[in-house]
Amino acid sequence: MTLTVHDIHTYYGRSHVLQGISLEVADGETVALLGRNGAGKTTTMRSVVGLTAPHRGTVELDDTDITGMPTHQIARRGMAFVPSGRRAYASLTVRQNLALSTRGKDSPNAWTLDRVLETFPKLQQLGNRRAGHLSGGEQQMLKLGRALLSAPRILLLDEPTEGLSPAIVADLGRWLAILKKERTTVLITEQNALFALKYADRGYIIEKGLVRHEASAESLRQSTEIQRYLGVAASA
Ligand SMILES: Nc1ncnc2c1ncn2[C@@H]1O[C@H](COP(=O)(O)OP(=O)(O)OP(=O)(O)O)[C@@H](O)[C@H]1O
Repeated sequence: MTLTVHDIHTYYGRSHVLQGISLEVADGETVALLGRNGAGKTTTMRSVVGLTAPHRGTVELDDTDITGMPTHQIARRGMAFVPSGRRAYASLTVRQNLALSTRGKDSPNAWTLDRVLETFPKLQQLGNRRAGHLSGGEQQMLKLGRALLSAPRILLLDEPTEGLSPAIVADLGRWLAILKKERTTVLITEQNALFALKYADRGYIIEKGLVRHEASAESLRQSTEIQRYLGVAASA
């Protein structure tokens, strides 16, 4: 599945936040969307999944124009969006949350419930705990587990490391490495640029609602100019 975003302009009220973002994620690629605080990363994700419809421009999945389609219809086409922050169904248990996302037996999916529990063993231990009582890291694992069980054709991860401890970030990294090896199609936004670039094939750097640079992850990782711009330490 290829995601093609062409020249989208998105507003919050009269504030012109995205001023013509274009990007592409090809089948099997992991692409990072990077930028400073307030650059428009989350708004780009929201525009793609229909939570904040762009005023202009197009979003296409393969050859279908999905611009401004309701989010549930976009989800049905195989796009799984994992927002940042605590968004699991708080009053349901971990097990119930996962059961809700499990597709029917007929749906071909590399991620079965057993495999999700093997990958995130913590979720197994926490099976009867209500999601609202989990730590930030545990909630992140639950959201990722749910997204995988929905058999996504493309996974959109919005700042997955935000607010997480270094140990959980390392777990996330191991999991991203698995996705990359299996050539799952992923678009990931991160403030922690060097983390995302470790797993990405390519990256876009956005500033004030526009793409400023596009390059291979390797060259972005090595560019001191980019690192200085993003305000990251070379050793991160
Ligand atoms: N609901 C909203 N209403 C009005 N302005 C908003 C809203 N959400 C975001 N903005 C503004 O839009 C701009 C882009 O925000 P966005 O959240 O997309 O940035 P970001 O790159 O994801 O940054 P962060 O890492 O801080 O989330 C910012 O100036 C922000 O203040």
